[in-house]
Amino acid sequence: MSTASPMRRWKALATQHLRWSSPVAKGLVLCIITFGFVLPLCCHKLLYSYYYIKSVYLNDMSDKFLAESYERGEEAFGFWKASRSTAMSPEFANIAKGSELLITIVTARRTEGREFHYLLQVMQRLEILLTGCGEGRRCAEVLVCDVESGTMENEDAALLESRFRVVRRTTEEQRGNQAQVNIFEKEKQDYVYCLRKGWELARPKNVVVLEDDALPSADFFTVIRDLLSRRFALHSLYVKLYHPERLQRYWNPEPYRILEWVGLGLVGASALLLVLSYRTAFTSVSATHFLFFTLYIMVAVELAGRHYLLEVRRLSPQLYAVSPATECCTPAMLFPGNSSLRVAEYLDGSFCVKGNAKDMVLYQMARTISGEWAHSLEPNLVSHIGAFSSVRPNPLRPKLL
Ligand SMILES: CC(=O)N[C@H]1[C@@H](OP(=O)(O)OP(=O)(O)OC[C@H]2O[C@@H](n3ccc(=O)[nH]c3=O)[C@H](O)[C@@H]2O)O[C@H](CO)[C@H](O)[C@@H]1O
Repeated sequence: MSTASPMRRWKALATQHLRWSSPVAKGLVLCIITFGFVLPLCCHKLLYSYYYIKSVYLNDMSDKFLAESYERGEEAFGFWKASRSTAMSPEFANIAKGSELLITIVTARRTEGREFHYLLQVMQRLEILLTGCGEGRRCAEVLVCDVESGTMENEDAALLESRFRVVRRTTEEQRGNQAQVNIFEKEKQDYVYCLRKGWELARPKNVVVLEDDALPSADFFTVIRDLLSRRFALHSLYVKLYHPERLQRYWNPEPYRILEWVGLGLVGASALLLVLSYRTAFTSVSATHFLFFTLYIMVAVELAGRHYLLEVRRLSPQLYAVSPATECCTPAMLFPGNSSLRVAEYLDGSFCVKGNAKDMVLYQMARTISGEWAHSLEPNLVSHIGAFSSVRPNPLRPKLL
């Protein structure tokens, strides 16, 4: 029988495990090098990584973002002003009925951030993309829905009238909409108005509604076409085309994300072990090794930033992932079939307030109404360029995070 004290036995065990050649020590060194040196070095400038050094980079990055947006806004303003004097053809002003896709852009006049001309930036991008579907046909019909009903004109929307169809409430409709409501209820009513107006004018097969600060990506129409060809789309109330990047982490738990996370860990660990056993003298693969490498990969991708991993999916429209809808935000929404009408009806039956704006109401709807399903697309199909909100108070100096 051993006479050594428990303390001594524990020390002996610890020394044995922490010998440089032992697997525990090797694992520890690998973790220190990866998480303490390699990842911080590679990721400290990545905005959506845990290693991002906010105190050093955030102010400069935010200012750069604002400066670039301002420049794009100026350019778009010049472009649309010139288009008026050169009498650009009003090609998109006539909306064909029964088309495959209608894009409705909801816009209100901004008091703050007006000089960024968000709407004009979005329309300039659309102008380029709309003609990229080949054979001289346009990719979609377009409707600009100007919900401004104050005494001030929405000048940016007015600038687009020579090229696109711009709708506004008639004086009669405005009179019927004069009841004093909070801004979130007004925003919802405006959205409902635009959904219905789009349907009335175009009777489209599908609808995309963009908020006026949602800048479409280059593959916008290709991905939409691919999405609409997938079977799930037929049964969807809506597909969200944008979710804020800061909420894309695995640690913003959504059940499907946890599955993706574990799956990635398992695949990554298998690949790593395969390479290790092929390239080195690493021969005895045990369950502990497998568990260690699975966790290692999971922690590494989370710390580096899931957002950057999602970007790889842009390689092909088929790689874009669809999952159950997430809660926040509605800058870009696809309403397949005639679901835009159902959504308008559902929204009409609800009342929005601060903390329960139209995005939350929509999310709750899809969860509670039986037979309705809602989805989200990843990665995002638009970038949110609106540093200034038209429904919430704005900070003096907007930041990216
Ligand atoms: C990026 C992001 O997180 N955006 C969300 C945030 O918007 P934001 O706070 O970023 O506001 P925003 O200025 O982008 O406005 C959202 C939309 O509402 C429109 N508008 C504005 C004022 C008005 O009286 N009527 C009107 O229809 C405006 O033209 C735009 O299309 O919160 C909203 C809900 O409150 C939506 O969920 C937005 O998707």
